[in-house]
Amino acid sequence: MRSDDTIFATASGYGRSAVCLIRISGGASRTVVETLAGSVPEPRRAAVRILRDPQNGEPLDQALVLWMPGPSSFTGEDQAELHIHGGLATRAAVLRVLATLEGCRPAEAGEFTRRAFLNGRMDLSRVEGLADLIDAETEAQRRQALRQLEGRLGNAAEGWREDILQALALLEASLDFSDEGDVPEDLEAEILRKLTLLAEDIRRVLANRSGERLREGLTVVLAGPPNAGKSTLLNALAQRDVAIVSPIAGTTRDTIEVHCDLSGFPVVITDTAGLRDTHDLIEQEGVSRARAKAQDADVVLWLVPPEGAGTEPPQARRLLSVATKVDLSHVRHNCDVAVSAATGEGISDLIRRLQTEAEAALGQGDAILTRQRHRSALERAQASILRAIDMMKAHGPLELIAEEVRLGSRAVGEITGRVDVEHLLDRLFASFCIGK
Ligand SMILES: Nc1nc2c(ncn2[C@@H]2O[C@H](COP(=O)(O)OP(=O)(O)OP(=O)(O)O)[C@@H](O)[C@H]2O)c(=O)[nH]1
Ligand SMILES: [K+]
Ligand SMILES: [Mg+2]
Repeated sequence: MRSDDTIFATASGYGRSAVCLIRISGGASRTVVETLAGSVPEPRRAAVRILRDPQNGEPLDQALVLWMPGPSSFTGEDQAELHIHGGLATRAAVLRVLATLEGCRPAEAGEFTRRAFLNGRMDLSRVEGLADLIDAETEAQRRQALRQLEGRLGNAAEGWREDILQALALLEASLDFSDEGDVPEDLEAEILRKLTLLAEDIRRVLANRSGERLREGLTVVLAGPPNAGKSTLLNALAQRDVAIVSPIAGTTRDTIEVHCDLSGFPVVITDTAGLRDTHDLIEQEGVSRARAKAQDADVVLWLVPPEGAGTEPPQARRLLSVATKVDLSHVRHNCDVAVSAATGEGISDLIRRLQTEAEAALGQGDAILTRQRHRSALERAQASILRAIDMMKAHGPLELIAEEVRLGSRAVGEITGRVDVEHLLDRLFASFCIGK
């Protein structure tokens, strides 16, 4: 892979469609447009052109052509877009001809965005925001990703770095004073004040874990004795026939996961094997998987049928008890919610409960940190700043304090990719689709 190649890819997904968008980026973009379309439109003005195969002059398609010279393009390079008809043969023909052109090759996954990053058009936090925006499946995820793309995290990280550098400048001034004798007390107090405010700000941001959880979704596990109605309830919540339902106890063995959108919140609901002692080896495995899933879940729905659970609920962080089959009996066993999947009674009440849980755990998309990567960088920055504060209070050596503060600034710089992050890049961009 060469970074000075001109790359191209469809950016509008696979399969036939009305229009297919082909993106082109790199030094040969202008020549490519000239070769295929005969002439280059005005910058950033869409123009209709016949695209031709330069080998034989045969028309390939009628297209809308855009010419976007660098450096103010998405990638920072010269870029062009061909909006062609989305038929499979048309697309194949244009892509085939593009590949024959000098210096042109198909793009790799994430290569357009990688170039945008390398050319300073986007910092790493915005790149991640863009990846999340493409993956967003619910309203809250979309909101969070867009905020990150717009620079919410990037600006915060730049602000922290700015504060750290100011403290560092004051520390260096103190070092000069200390050569001459004593460091003025008010200078020391000012450094300490700055670092303390910063540490408090970072502590507050780290305390909010909803951003990371919103990307994954709230995990909800359906647990209960066999025949409690777990699979039936899963189908009702998913509004699809995903799990096998039968009057035979022990029907479900494998865990079954369904991704749902509950009023804009992503929720992953898992159906599990009924909990009971059994001699069936496969069912035993199902039961132990059910317990493990319940332990990891944000919320366990503990389903209690009219005849009672007959066993203790599994270990769980949060447990909501749900009386099932209330169309058959009025016994509710003091449960939090009562439902009948058969008549639909109580289902909307249960959904409301889950929404409340999701909102509490995932927030509204306003968290600043959205990935473990951000958290671990910021935690390292925090640790350095706290060590620096402790040393200041103990009147420790200024050189060591300055070194800690420098480490803190490096750690914060990782969030936006200001410092060496080469090892992160391959993994991050590989998660993008081709054409992004
Ligand atoms: N009347 C009535 N029957 C229900 C209701 N929910 C489930 N059932 C019936 O109860 C039986 C067991 O339902 P399942 O959903 O398979 O129960 P399960 O908890 O998944 O069972 P296992 O997978 O075997 O652990 C089936 O015959 C369902 O039709 C309900 O709300 N009302
Ligand atoms: K069953
Ligand atoms: Mg089942």
